Amino acid sequence: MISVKHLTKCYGEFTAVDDLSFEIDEGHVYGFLGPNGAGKSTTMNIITGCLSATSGQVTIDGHDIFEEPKEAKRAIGYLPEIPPLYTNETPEEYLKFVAEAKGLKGKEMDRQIEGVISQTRIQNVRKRLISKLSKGYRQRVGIAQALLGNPKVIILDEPTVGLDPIQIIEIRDLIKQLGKNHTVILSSHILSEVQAICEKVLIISGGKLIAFDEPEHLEKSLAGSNEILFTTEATREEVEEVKSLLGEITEVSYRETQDGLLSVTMKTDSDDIRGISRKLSMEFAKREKALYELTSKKANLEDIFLELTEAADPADVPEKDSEQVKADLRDMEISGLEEIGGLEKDETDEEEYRNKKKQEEEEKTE
Ligand SMILES: Nc1ncnc2c1ncn2[C@@H]1O[C@H](COP(=O)(O)OP(=O)(O)OP(=O)(O)O)[C@@H](O)[C@H]1O
Repeated sequence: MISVKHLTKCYGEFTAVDDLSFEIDEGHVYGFLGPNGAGKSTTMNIITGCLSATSGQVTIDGHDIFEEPKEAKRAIGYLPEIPPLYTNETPEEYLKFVAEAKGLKGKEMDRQIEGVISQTRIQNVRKRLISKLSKGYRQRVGIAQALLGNPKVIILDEPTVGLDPIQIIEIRDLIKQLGKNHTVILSSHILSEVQAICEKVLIISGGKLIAFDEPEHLEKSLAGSNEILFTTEATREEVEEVKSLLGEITEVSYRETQDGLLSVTMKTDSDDIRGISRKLSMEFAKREKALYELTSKKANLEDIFLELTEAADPADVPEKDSEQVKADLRDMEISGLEEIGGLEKDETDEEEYRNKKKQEEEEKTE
């Protein structure tokens, strides 16, 4: 459904997306996970045709996004991180505007608008000004506009950011529902969110793809990082002796506690944490050495995420200054408008482009 090959995006000297390649099949919910600045939004903006690439290829449903943008974009519904909503309109008016921009007409347009209103459950606010809606309802309106035209792929950039816990649950449920009829790609830096909703996870860091698998498979691949932790009055030599009797321990680390005890972390490939813990406590009992605070920790997606992404040195990633953030916001709004309004965008020089847009905006307000 989506094929990304050797995609690279440079902002001046800085490479935000670095030779990224992956394939997205039809009919799953994919999580696009990465720490701040990993390149998620940049990748999504390129896939959705809102941003040019420095090199590489992206095809959507068989259409090259750079060569056949209209056909490729028809297959995608996009909710950017900042939804391009017109806050002085009602959801109904706004959806009609988007539907027309997407080329829908007459009865088919009315049918689709009613369909997305009911699917995103915004019936009760359809005639209220968007400026008066809660963030959760605005997000629903944003999803509703993405669904118009019945695209095969729905791309959602950080759809739950800024929502309260109840709104988060509601939006996650809605995304799961969408996954039944669409291929959904959801970008997030929240691990639990991806775990809760997605069937497959792409992890990106420093613009590179570092893992792509089902959450359970990723967890299994880190089985060697299951940990047994305890504090003991035994000496290191005694712990080493017990360790050699246990087998299946791949790594041991020690730390002296303030009260003269030894805090020990043992890593194991085995899933039988209980069996190992039992044997361990028996061996220390035989030696009349007390154990305190015996616990275990199974590797989870969070560990994988940390392990895989910690290699990327945050110092390599330039901080966005406030001007940059404002410029990004402007870009996102403009990209959203382009999606529905068809503005021309010369992206060969981002800085030049931004200055041009800023000047245009200033001229408009004068
Ligand atoms: N227009 C731009 N000009 C220069 N650098 C940019 C621009 N847009 C993004 N970047 C940089 O590219 C990198 C990737 O940014 P991007 O917004 O794609 O990351 P992200 O994974 O979506 O992060 P977040 O979760 O914080 O939104 C960051 O280091 C960012 O500062």
